[in-house]
Amino acid sequence: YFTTDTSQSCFCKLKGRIDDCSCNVDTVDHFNNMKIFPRLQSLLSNDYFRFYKVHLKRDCPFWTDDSRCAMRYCNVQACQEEDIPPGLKQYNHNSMNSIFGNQDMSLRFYDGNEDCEDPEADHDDELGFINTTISAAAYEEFEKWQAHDALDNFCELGDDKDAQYVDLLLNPERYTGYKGKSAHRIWNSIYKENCFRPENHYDLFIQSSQLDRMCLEKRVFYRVISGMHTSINIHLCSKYLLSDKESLIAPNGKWGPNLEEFKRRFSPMTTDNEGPHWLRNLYFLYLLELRALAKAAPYLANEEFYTGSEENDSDVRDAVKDLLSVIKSFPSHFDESSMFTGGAQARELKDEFRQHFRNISVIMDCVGCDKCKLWGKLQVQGIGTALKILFSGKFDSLSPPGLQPGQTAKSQFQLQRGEIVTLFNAFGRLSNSINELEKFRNLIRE
Ligand SMILES: Cc1cc2nc3c(=O)[nH]c(=O)nc-3n(C[C@H](O)[C@H](O)[C@H](O)COP(=O)(O)OP(=O)(O)OC[C@H]3O[C@@H](n4cnc5c(N)ncnc54)[C@H](O)[C@@H]3O)c2cc1C
Repeated sequence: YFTTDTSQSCFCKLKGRIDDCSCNVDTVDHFNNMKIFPRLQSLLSNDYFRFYKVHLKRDCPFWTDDSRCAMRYCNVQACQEEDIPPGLKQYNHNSMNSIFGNQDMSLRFYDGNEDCEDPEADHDDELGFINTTISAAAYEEFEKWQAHDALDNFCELGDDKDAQYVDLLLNPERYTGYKGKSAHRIWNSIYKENCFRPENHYDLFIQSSQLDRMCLEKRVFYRVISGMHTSINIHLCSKYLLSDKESLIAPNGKWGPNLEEFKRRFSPMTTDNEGPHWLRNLYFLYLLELRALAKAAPYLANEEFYTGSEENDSDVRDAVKDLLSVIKSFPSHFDESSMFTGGAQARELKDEFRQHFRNISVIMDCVGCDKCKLWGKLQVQGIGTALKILFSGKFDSLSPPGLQPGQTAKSQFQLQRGEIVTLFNAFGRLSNSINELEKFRNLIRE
């Protein structure tokens, strides 16, 4: 079915200039695989980045939750209390308690932590915390602050008192078996109801040949979503369950690349010629996030990356500065300055863009597989942070000489911890995808 020639074609159209950008695929391949990927791999294994606070139990506001995926590969393993750095515990005493108390059966089963068995104690702790330390008047103030901050956000951050910490290294993004109606309902709803569409375009999924009928901003929106979709699907192909179904209940299956699955998803023959365009959108999203990191670099260079261990935090600060200087050296960054220009109409478009993206962040609560939801939320939040950096205007004056010597970025405004964690990890996903593509290229050549 796939001769060598046709299978090569996943890649043969993946050459030349990346749409709506000024650089080439192979420039990005080389830059990522040689310079960015190894640095990020090491950086993201640090405590600051590996513990992600996320609310996985929020109700889906659009339809009733359907297939809570029963496969163990869909479950998210919560982390053990002793693994969490002291600095995070101090900051989040209240939510730490809720992690160990509010787990559903599946999490408890894998966790084996005695603390999980005593939800009542946690419940009391939580009530006590709220009643004794924060007055109703203060809460009203917080709501005002939150509403103010939320104006700039491209994601619904929501109320995270029930959020839990998840150790990302314990929960790699990989094949979960999430597919069929439930997964399609999410993608359909994203593309059909929450992406911009060319006028009179009635097909469910947007063809790349139709994209030029939309303005740059709307194309960008589509490429961002499609790039994330590509990255998710590359991950499931590169960490596919290779052992047979019986081992689904064994503790460790055998995981690795599945070339046939990759070809099915990205070859022009099986995707009505769209596969290579979807791969290009991955590169587009990579460039967009790369630019966001470059733009926020003066701010990020002043970030504390606090976990409570001065030695580790200082190593992380050095590693971040090193990564940022490499990012800065990239010769042809994405140029966001041509977007949203032109007065009232542009402002309206930006509002619409933001609203669409926020809807997509809410749709993530409807994903019927916990591990997919975990990584889906992380990536959407990371992209939302990148969009905020690029388009909220708050970071425009950051590039030197915007920041005076001795003036810390913090004195201007703050990115929340979750935004920084997701920004870097989302970029890490894309970097990993581009690196995995290289491996598939080599497998095809073999
Ligand atoms: C948020 C989210 C996270 C997920 N995470 C995981 C995971 O971690 N592990 C896992 O195994 N599965 C995951 N899935 C499921 C996975 O993405 C697929 O939906 C599933 O494998 C079924 O694939 P499919 O071949 O039916 O096509 P799908 O990937 O479901 O795509 C549906 C349709 O969208 C179009 N399409 C496909 N790719 C693109 C693209 N890049 N750009 C534009 N259009 C496209 C095609 O027309 C395709 O038929 C996740 C799904 C969602 C919604």
